[in-house]
Amino acid sequence: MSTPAAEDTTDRMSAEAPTTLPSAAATSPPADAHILLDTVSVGYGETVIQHDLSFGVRRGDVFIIMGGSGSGKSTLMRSLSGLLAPQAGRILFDGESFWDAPLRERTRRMRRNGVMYQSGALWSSMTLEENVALPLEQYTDLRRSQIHDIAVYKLALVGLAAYCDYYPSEISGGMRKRVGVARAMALDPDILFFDEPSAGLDPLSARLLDDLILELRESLGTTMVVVTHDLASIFAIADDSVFLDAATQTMLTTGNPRDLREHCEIKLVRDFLSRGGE
Ligand SMILES: Nc1ncnc2c1ncn2[C@@H]1O[C@H](COP(=O)(O)OP(=O)(O)OP(=O)(O)O)[C@@H](O)[C@H]1O
Repeated sequence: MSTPAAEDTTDRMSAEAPTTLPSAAATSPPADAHILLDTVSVGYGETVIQHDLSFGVRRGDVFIIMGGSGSGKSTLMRSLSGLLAPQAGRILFDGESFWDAPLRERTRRMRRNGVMYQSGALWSSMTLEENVALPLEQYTDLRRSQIHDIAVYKLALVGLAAYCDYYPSEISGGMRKRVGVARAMALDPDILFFDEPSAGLDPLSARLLDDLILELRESLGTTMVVVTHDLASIFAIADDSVFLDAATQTMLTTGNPRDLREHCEIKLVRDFLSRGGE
């Protein structure tokens, strides 16, 4: 991945930005948003990757961050999950501005965020149960027996109760992703972030992971924020979404992807959602 120089970014923005930005500006975020972005810019150092992001994520929704390659989806997810400070604007959780809060408050809040990374990011020398137990050992004072019970329960939630003593190398890629989900849920997060959950999976395993995301949302009511460009996933799981554009470096629209595919006034968004004749 290459990093555009700051001065190039400014030129490109002024050269390519449309005179009016379509529906994004007109859409007002829900007042009861679980996560609310208020004119947020994200990027690295002086380099702006996305600017003027204003939208809300409703509690309990599966919310998709979509857009072309390099548009800044993962960068935005890093800022939402508390790993990368935004360059401008505010990110509010339940009405409280995360990045304006003292460090101790931010740390507390971050424990309420579960993150499932692309690879699953499991420790190969630990069993599945030990992998899921790790955040509990690090962040809680629970007794060993309690940690064991919770880890087994989380593995059961993702359909892997029978595999507690297996090592990551002994299970399939799809199962490893499920363990990644179980570990992300270890501390009972109220928001789960998924970075390209279906990357590297065959279509059947990808659909099983989609089903798992929906089951967990149903049973636990967890808000899910998912970075993906897998169209089948997007249509299967999304309640709502934001579309990031690499050329203008800002959001073009928000909404339910099925509605956007049929009714969005922006051709780029309709085309993105109609790839492959889906
Ligand atoms: N750590 C970093 N430091 C500097 N620039 C970065 C860093 N990570 C990503 N970038 C740049 O930020 C831009 C957006 O990258 P990002 O990975 O957020 O996009 P993306 O939409 O998730 O892409 P993809 O769909 O290809 O994964 C790219 O130009 C990339 O080179």
